[in-house]
Amino acid sequence: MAAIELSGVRKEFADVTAVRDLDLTVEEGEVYGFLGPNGAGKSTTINILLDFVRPTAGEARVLGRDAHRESLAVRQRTGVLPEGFGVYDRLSGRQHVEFAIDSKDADDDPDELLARVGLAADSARKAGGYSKGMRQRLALAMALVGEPELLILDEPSSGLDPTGAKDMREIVREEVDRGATVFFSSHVLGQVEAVCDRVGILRDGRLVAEDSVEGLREAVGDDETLVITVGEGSDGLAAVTDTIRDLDGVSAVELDGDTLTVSCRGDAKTAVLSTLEAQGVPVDDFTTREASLEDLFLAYTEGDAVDSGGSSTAAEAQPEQGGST
Ligand SMILES: Nc1ncnc2c1ncn2[C@@H]1O[C@H](COP(=O)(O)OP(=O)(O)OP(=O)(O)O)[C@@H](O)[C@H]1O
Repeated sequence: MAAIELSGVRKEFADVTAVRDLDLTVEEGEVYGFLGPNGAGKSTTINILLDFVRPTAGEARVLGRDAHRESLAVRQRTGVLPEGFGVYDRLSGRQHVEFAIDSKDADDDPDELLARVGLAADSARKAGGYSKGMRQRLALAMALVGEPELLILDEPSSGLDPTGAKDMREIVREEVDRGATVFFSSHVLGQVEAVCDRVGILRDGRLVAEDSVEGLREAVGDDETLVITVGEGSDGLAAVTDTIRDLDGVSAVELDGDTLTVSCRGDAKTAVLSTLEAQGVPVDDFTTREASLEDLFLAYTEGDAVDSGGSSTAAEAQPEQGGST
């Protein structure tokens, strides 16, 4: 049984299509990183899983149950860290966790959970006085209540300092070792890279790439990134960009003002520069660096991503007209 199964899920709001015909499967025991820039549709997808939002079309199943018709059963077995978790100012951290334990009819020890997230010393304080990172830790403690089969964490690292983010990753690992599945959304690749088995990249409501972190790394391959600053009078740069994209060894090209960022094999760099020259585009400056996963992520989420030609199962990356902003 898959922990999460979305088939053909689409969500249209009045003025925007937030999720477009999304097919996605997360296996039991997996840590799945759900990545995408702001507005990609991550929270909407999570809200569909939890039946806070009804899809316009398609089917969502969570832990083998229909996300809408059997939502109570789903929520009972799922721990959720919602984006922008709001605390009850006058309740202590401990009272928050006790509340979560009561709601789930669980028998966890609140102090143990608070200690796990590093809030033991602050458990009696009113949560209204908690810092952003402490609130996030508290939300995680509440999500862990009842040993859920599935943990859905929406931007769990937001507001956490590096130690907090590391603690959170350790807890995710412990939960997976216990047998849980973790669905982890973020707009920062670095936060999921260390902990996820598989990553799906969402852009404009569509999955544009899905692979293991290892597979994505292989897809990056030995590519290098060439950052070129072009000079004044570079009209027709968009057309030249297309020519460069078609060159052998070039995997992605992004144009931003007078800066052209090209991901390519090391031996394709000369061809890129000479193509610019041949087309009358003056090169003011250029630098090269080895490509990172971050570059790949940016190419998929910001630039004109193309299939990198590696082992990544990159899907079609062309956004529809009139997509979300
Ligand atoms: N209730 C709503 N009414 C109208 N539009 C909405 C609603 N909820 C989400 N949207 C729109 O749907 C799109 C996807 O939003 P969503 O919050 O799912 O993205 P996200 O990937 O979670 O972004 P972020 O990283 O910023 O949280 C956006 O264009 C957003 O404005």
